[in-house]
Amino acid sequence: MTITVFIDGAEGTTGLEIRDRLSGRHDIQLLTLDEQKRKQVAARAEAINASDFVILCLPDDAAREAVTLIDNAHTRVIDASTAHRVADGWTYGFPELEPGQTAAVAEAMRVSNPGCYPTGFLALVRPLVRAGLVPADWPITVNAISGYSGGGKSMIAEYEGPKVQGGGPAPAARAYALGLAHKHVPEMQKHARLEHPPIFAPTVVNIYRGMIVEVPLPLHLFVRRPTLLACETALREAYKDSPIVTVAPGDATTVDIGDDAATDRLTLRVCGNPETGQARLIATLDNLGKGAAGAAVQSLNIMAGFDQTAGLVL
Ligand SMILES: NC(=O)C1=CN([C@@H]2O[C@H](COP(=O)(O)OP(=O)(O)OC[C@H]3O[C@@H](n4cnc5c(N)ncnc54)[C@H](OP(=O)(O)O)[C@@H]3O)[C@@H](O)[C@H]2O)C=CC1
Ligand SMILES: CC(=O)N[C@@H](CCC(=O)OP(=O)(O)O)C(=O)O
Repeated sequence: MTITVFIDGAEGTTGLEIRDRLSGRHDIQLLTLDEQKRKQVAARAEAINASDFVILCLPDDAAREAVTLIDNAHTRVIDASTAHRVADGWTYGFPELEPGQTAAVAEAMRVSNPGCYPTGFLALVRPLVRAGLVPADWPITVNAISGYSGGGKSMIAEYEGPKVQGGGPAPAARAYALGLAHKHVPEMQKHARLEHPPIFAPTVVNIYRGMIVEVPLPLHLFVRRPTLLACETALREAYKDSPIVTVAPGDATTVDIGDDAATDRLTLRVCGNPETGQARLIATLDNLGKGAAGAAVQSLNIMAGFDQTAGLVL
């Protein structure tokens, strides 16, 4: 079977990564628009409605607009933007997150790709909340580091352009979202099923791609006093069938932001001190891999009935 796929926003950072993963596949026919037409509403509408699948790699407002252009009952959507991640009528495109989620994605007409930071956060936290090891009302903190391609073309230009904000070199690391209202917080809270929004402290660093997402937890203060081993066992059980999400031993001495860069893998670790019961849950991934393009291609594969890892870099 061959499916037709249109990437709306194909010349952007995420769009190009998806095209790389799909080009050369015999089961996929890619519809493309030339440079003059790629932002014209009429041309995009025609391509969207001629496709079995459209993958939206657009700013949020343009993604919302693209959905309104669909005037048929067959075009299925995967939206890489933030626009629909907590919206009714959309399926969260994180097949490993809940039992039955792969089947839900397979059936869905509208799938919202998870955000890059939430992918690491939710993979670490959701199975532990579901198992009752982490209380749903705990005030959780998430610290994270991302490569600058996470900010798309404009941030890439800022970091790679000749001058950065008036002339200095790009900063090695820049803490941001200091007002604690980052756009990813609602999906973290909703899909982890937490009672309170997590405190999210992201930092962008001067490398192109890769992420470390970390959740520190005082397990010794929780009612059930779970051990590090109990948390690691719960994560291993949750992802035991996944070819993409793996749980690595927690006795690493260091974790590198490049560990899973340029791949579609997601690696989880439960590190910490078993004597004190203090844990550092750590995820590594590529913001453009499992954090964006890899996740979109995985959902496309599942929706189309293909092997979920087709075209992925693992
Ligand atoms: N970068 C990342 O790591 C991740 C990004 N995302 C999400 O994916 C989406 C795309 O992000 P990213 O690829 O980084 O962004 P980019 O800015 O790199 O790319 C966006 C693309 O959309 C095009 N575009 C903008 N408006 C329109 C429009 N009205 N019609 C058609 N095309 C349009 C832009 O055109 P032009 O080239 O002319 O600017 C550009 O090519 C965003 O919603 C982002 O939040 C999700 C996860 C990770
Ligand atoms: C470094 C950087 O700026 N990252 C982006 C998030 C990138 C991303 O994946 O966000 P979406 O999936 O929601 O597009 C940010 O913090 O806004």
